[in-house]
Amino acid sequence: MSDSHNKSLSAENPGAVTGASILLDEVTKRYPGQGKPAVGGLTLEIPAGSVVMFVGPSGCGKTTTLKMINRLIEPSGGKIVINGEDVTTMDGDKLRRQIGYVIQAGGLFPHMSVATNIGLVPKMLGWDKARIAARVDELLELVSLDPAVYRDRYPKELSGGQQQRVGVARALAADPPVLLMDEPFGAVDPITRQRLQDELLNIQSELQKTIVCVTHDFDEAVKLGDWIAVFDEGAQLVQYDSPERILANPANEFVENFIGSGAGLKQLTLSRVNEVKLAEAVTALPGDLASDVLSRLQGAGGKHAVVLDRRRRPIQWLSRRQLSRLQIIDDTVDPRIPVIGDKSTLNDALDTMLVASSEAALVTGNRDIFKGLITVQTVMEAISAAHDSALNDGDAPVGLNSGAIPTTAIAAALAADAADARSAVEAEHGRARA
Ligand SMILES: Nc1ncnc2c1ncn2[C@@H]1O[C@H](COP(=O)(O)OP(=O)(O)OP(=O)(O)O)[C@@H](O)[C@H]1O
Repeated sequence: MSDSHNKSLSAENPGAVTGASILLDEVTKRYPGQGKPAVGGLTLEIPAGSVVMFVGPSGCGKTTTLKMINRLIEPSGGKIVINGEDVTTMDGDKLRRQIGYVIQAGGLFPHMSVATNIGLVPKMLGWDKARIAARVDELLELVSLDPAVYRDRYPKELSGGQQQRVGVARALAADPPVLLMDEPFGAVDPITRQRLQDELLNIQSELQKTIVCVTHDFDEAVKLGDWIAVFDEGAQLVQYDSPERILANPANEFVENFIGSGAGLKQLTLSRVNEVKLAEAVTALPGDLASDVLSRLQGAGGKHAVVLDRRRRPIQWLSRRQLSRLQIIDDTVDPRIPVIGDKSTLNDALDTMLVASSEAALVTGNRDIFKGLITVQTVMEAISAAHDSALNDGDAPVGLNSGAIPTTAIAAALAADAADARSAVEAEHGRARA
């Protein structure tokens, strides 16, 4: 092992919590006795600090590819380069201590307490007890578990979601620059799953690790991924691009089928209410004369008036007909009015409208203050706008299954400059958005 193998993968900036770039350089895996390779000549660039989701049909080689990154599975050919360092021949145990690994149900050791589970890698790295204990508590806080309550429990005394959180905490224990996740949220119910996904996004916005995650769930890939790699059998890369562009422009029928129905609707989970233009509404206050409000509403050509309380929070939404039957507007709070926060996704907004059988919803901002109306029409326009901008937008990392990649690209990657590597690959091979 050369000296360079002894450095931490994040050694460029010790203590900094940033991810490392990963380059799979024409990686192949042949299992003994198998005719076809499980992974055939895959070249994939995973940018530092990004979340890359692997999707594809069962048996297509997602897990094999993932496990070759930490060499739980040894590649039969090709190279794995992490932050410019070729780790293909590095001591496997040492490599794995620098790469967090999360599997379904957390993969916790049942006979060890939560604290011991989380402290495993720091202990192997020779940290002293006080430092490990402090780190365990810090990580439990990070994954929203109260250290005083959970640190001494055993895995069987935890819910599925809690076990999964501890699994994430354990993977992050030694602050690795790379986190590999294999179907991490596959074993929990949909609501816990959604919560864990949201937590992972929060953690990631704080830590900016490089996360590679295998999932069966395309919606999960859209929600979590900066980039999605869609694989077919033999880990053939069919498309590698942003969720927006895969939804807007699937490479072929295979990807289309994989996305499933309602690509437009899935796109709605990518946009938030505060990103679209809201319609103005006629507003009224308790104590106003209904006839005044009605004439203002008629003047503005509106159908409904929004009644706000003193803090400008919506409490009623009155139609012309309702107004015509009233004298004075009162301060009753109608719990059935469709209200949506401006940080919600357009998908949530559409849900709210559908549940209320309404063509619009009332949008509120901080402290529930009324901001305007979102309509079904706005949501529909947002789908087509997202579609158009996704088609015209930006660059994707390199991914291909072709033969040899240019030596200039490998040299550049080994020099830790993935950007150079990318231009070299692009220059000599053209873009690979299959
Ligand atoms: N240890 C092994 N020995 C022989 N063949 C294997 C081994 N592990 C996996 N395979 C084969 O390699 C191929 C890829 O398997 P892999 O587990 O990587 O797929 P996957 O895409 O992760 O599948 P799934 O989504 O079902 O988990 C499959 O055909 C599988 O049968």
